[in-house]
Amino acid sequence: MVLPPPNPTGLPFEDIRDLLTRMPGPDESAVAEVRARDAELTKPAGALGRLEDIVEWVAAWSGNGKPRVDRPLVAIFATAHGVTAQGVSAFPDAVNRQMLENFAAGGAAVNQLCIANDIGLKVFDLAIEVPTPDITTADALDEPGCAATIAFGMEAIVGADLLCLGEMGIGNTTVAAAVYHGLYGGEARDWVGPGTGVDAEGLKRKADVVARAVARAGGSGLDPLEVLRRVGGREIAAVAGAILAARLQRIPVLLDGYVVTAAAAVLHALDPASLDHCLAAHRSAEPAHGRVLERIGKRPLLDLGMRLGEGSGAALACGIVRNALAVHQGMATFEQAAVSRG
Ligand SMILES: Cc1cc2ncn([C@H]3O[C@H](COP(=O)(O)O)[C@@H](O)[C@H]3O)c2cc1C
Ligand SMILES: O=C(O)c1cccnc1
Repeated sequence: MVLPPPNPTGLPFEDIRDLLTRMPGPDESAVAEVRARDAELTKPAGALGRLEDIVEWVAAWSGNGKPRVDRPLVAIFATAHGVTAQGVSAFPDAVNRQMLENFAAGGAAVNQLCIANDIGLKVFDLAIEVPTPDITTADALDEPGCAATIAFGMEAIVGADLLCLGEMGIGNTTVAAAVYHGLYGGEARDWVGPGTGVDAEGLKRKADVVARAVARAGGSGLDPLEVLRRVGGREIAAVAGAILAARLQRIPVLLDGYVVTAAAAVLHALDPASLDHCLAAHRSAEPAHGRVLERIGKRPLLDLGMRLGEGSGAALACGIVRNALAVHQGMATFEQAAVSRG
């Protein structure tokens, strides 16, 4: 997609803020078309519960009264984080490169979920060999770098009609916790969790790292893009860009777990309406995720105790979206099937 011309101030974040003022709203006529057909289908009104809401959601945000998902995509943004030097992950940085190779070879969990659900997969390497600075000592990104990474995420998602967002980046549950603490305040320990599986000591270390990173960056309650830039990371910036671009291109979005939701939380803090085209695919087992979803007003579709990331929950939920659409498109009406109305 084409980015807007440079803003008069020349400040990169102003372009992002400007885009937020120009987001398209829901297509109400497409929703009305779905509702009218739903009322004719051979079932009691409302009997398909949230499946009915999902069909309306796809119609609203794709702008199609006969909503379809033919080309769903899982987009994974991968990067590296200097904060791993603080001992915050159960796994080494080398896993980033190894997992990129595993994605390419088809060996990761998300590969199998994409095959099982007939979803395309694209993995974007955001300088995976060049970690961002340790957020306890320096900002993760400067403003041009952060804005450019958001723009990269915006450019990455052409051609899909449902976008499932994922990430890979050892240490990024710590970074996501720092974003939540930066946005929402509270105690650092409220936002951290085991991630890949750190022990009780590791969890304490994570809370301390998050507290120090946010204090260094200027404390909680800063401008959301500043929180992203100072204590976030490249994959979170790129996911934020992808969410924005999807809105502008009328592509509904499935958010994955705890880490992807940090990008959504930044946008939500800028403008709550910026996530109206997004559904939360699942609630991660990462303890704070449920609270974050409440804050951004999203009820997860699934709650399967998953805590993997890499878009796995979103890929799974894509199957539910497609099932909802198949039911809506394929069912007979009362008239067609000669079934009596109540
Ligand atoms: C083999 C492997 C595959 C993964 N796939 C996603 N993650 C997930 O775990 C990482 C975040 O957890 P932490 O903050 O504890 O490092 C991210 O890479 C995330 O995508 C993985 C982690 C590992 C080890
Ligand atoms: O829910 C997630 O996104 C998650 C949880 C643990 C590790 N990586 C990602």
